[in-house]
Amino acid sequence: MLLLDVEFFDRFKVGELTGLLTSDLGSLKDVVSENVSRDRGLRALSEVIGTICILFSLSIQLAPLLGLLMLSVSILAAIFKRSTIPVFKSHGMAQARISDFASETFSAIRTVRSFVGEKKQISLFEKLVFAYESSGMKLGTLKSANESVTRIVVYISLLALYCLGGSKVKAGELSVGIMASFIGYTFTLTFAVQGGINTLGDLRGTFAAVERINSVISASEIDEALAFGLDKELGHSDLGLLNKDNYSEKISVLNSHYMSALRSATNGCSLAWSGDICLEDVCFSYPLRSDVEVLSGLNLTLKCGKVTALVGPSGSGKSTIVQLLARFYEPTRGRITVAGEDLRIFDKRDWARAVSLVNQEPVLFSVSVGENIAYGLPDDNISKEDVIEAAKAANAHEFIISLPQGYDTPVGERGGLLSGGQRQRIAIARAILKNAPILILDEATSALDAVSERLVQEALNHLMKGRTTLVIAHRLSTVQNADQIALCANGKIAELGTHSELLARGGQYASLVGTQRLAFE
Ligand SMILES: Nc1ncnc2c1ncn2[C@@H]1O[C@H](COP(=O)(O)OP(=O)(O)OP(=O)(O)O)[C@@H](O)[C@H]1O
Repeated sequence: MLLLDVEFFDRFKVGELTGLLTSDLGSLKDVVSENVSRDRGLRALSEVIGTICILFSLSIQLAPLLGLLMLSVSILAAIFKRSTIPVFKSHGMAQARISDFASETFSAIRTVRSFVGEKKQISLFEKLVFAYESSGMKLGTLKSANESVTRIVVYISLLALYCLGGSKVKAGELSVGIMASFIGYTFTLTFAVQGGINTLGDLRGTFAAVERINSVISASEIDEALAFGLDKELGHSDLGLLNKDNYSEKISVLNSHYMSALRSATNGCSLAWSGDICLEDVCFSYPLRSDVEVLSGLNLTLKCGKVTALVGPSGSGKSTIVQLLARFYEPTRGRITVAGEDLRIFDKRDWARAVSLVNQEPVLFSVSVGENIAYGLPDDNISKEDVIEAAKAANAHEFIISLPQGYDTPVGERGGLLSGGQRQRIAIARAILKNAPILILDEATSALDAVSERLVQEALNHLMKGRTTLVIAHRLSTVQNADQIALCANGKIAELGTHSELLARGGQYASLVGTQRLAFE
């Protein structure tokens, strides 16, 4: 799933996905442990076959009735199969929605508290629980109705069997001993059939779970350029883990032109240390809104080792440019190049090593401070000294050693045990360790107070040295020293120049500066 397009993760709510996977994988595990480890299904099947053989060999005269019994049971099983799949599906979805809602509420607990939203969340949760209860009742009713009907059919067939058998004994066509054995084995057959039907019911639920997982995953494409990079690193033997069939099929048809030209690992990264990054006539629409063109023929050159600031009104496409540079998406037309080479000839994992992203809200993992910094190079064995050096360069060492367990202090879920400025400096230390030639700062200091902002800005200045940097900022005061400022509007770069050049031009940038009433010299 990690290899699917980024669009897939935009389309589904994360909680819904994890809820779905948890509940469906849970039901898969239950069925496997019940039916495979304890052989329940296999035992029932062998008992049914064995008993039928014995019954046939005991009395071929009673075989037609036995046939009727088997036929009616299999018809019922087929009806059960058809009727339960949608109910199993909706029951699983109802369960996934509950866990999605709970995780969303807990992660947004501060927002809930501040809006006094507890009552609303409780009542929404109740609704979901009731929906789960009612789908559970429906499923239970269907299961028990099926079981009752099956039993009725089985018992009526047995009654008919005994009447026929009794009349044959009376007529001297069948011995009492054989009839008694026949009755004993029909009971064994009844229980075995019941066990088989229960297993079938469980399997229906499992198929519904598998179908749900597949329907979610098949809604998106494998990101073949990412899969290619992972394939190279893991080797073919490990690709079974990555849905190789699907991957091979997709890899052969999609983007074959670029896939065939994929270059070796180091090229993209090393070119980025010495060459400019150019967006050439780039057009882009998000897959979920393919009719809306966010970028339409955008041209921009990020000069090697220099700072480019990207400004512009909200919704003008600044973050979209970042997503394209990081290759979370590819341009729908036009191209992005590094030192003249199209980015698509480098596989995505290699290109990811060339770009460091520092956002307004950096995401930390719920491990220790040191491990979060070492995540800058997740595939390498990082020494503690390297981590400390990066933390010092990011103005983070002092506060880290004052934490209760120093570098081993857990940061909590999403870094919740640290302040915004501390999280930001750990993210910068992580980027320093990564040592990528391209740095993208997306509103990196906008959420901080003056003291934290100064500490973070110092760390950023250190990080920016010698790297091709793109800074996105709403507060124009933070970008006035950039080597060039690009104003993005209507999916294009409308103005480009230094701060003083753009002010002198008296265009959109100058009026934005005026709106912000900044005291520039
Ligand atoms: N994942 C997405 N799917 C569909 N449309 C999107 C997606 N992300 C952004 N958009 C749309 O693309 C347009 C550009 O968004 P973008 O986030 O790039 O603007 P921005 O200039 O960074 O805005 P801001 O300054 O407010 O962050 C907007 O109209 C937005 O609604």
